[in-house]
Amino acid sequence: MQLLVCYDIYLKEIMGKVLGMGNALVDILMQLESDAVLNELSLPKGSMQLVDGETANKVLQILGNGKSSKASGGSAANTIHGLANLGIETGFLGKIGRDSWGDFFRKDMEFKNISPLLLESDSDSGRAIALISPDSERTFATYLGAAVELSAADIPTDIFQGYAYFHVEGYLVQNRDLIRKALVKARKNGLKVSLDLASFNVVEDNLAFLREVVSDHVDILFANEEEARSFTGGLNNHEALDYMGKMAEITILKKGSEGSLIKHFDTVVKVGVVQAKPIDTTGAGDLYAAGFLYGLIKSLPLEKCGQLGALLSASVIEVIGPKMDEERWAVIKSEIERIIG
Ligand SMILES: OC[C@H]1O[C@H](O)[C@H](O)[C@@H]1O
Repeated sequence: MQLLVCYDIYLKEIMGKVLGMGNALVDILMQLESDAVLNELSLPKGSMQLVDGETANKVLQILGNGKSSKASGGSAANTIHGLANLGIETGFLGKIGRDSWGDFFRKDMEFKNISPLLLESDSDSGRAIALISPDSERTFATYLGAAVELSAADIPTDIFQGYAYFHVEGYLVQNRDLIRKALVKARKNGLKVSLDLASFNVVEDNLAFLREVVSDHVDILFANEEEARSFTGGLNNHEALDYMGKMAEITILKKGSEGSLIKHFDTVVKVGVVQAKPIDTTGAGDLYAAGFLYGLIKSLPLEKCGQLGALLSASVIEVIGPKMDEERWAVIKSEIERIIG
């Protein structure tokens, strides 16, 4: 009973607007006919590899004029975009170049009424080349460009005012000072901090730092199975959840086709999946986070939060890229009403 009362207070406390911070990227999405090219390019399937501008161009050259499309991307930006589509007031902090890629990213954020705090640089805007395997798994070759220049000094002092949540992507680890300072400031301003671990290889390469950040500054932690395994030193399922649950108030372990596990203090909730016909997993985790945070903002029980995460995630993997059209969002919204009841 006491736990329920505490949880109720907790939920009321965290209602409101969401600010995101992440790499401002434009995705170039290419559908592969086979995985062979991933070996040729030395890109481990499912990972995110950072590349320089020259290599990014080489990758595009090697892929030739295959079927490609463009969408604004960036993990945290995708989550914020999802929340904005559901009517949540949002903001986003990132850095773009003064070029057509940057314009494309800015317009997409502004179109959704996201208050883009987009700083500009003379460098090229960042791009993520998403290579989509025939089984729908995506692999990234990411050129960060201007995005990598976002620094701790760029965080405006009053940026957190009026926001209740701060959502950050693990891909930002290239700038540890930025992450630490932003999370400390966000919490000082009373925001709840959520972090998505981003990619298993990012976790492996930055393990000590990410463990420190999660245990010191994160309230809500999102991880898929591979990321959780890297983060916990090889643990799976409930063991991994317990390990991560000691560090954050709410921990979400996404288990792909097996659904997700959510831990809040001593309570563990299991959530199933929503059936989908996947063609591209780009943005699946980002949209799960959007659905889950939406549920928290609406004071829904954790099970429903997870169901909303699963709903958005299932829908985005049926399209190429991390963005969905109005028609799809209309279906999602009516399904949300049904789930909320
Ligand atoms: O999580 C998916 C996103 O991460 C990468 O950063 C891409 O931009 C993509 O949109």
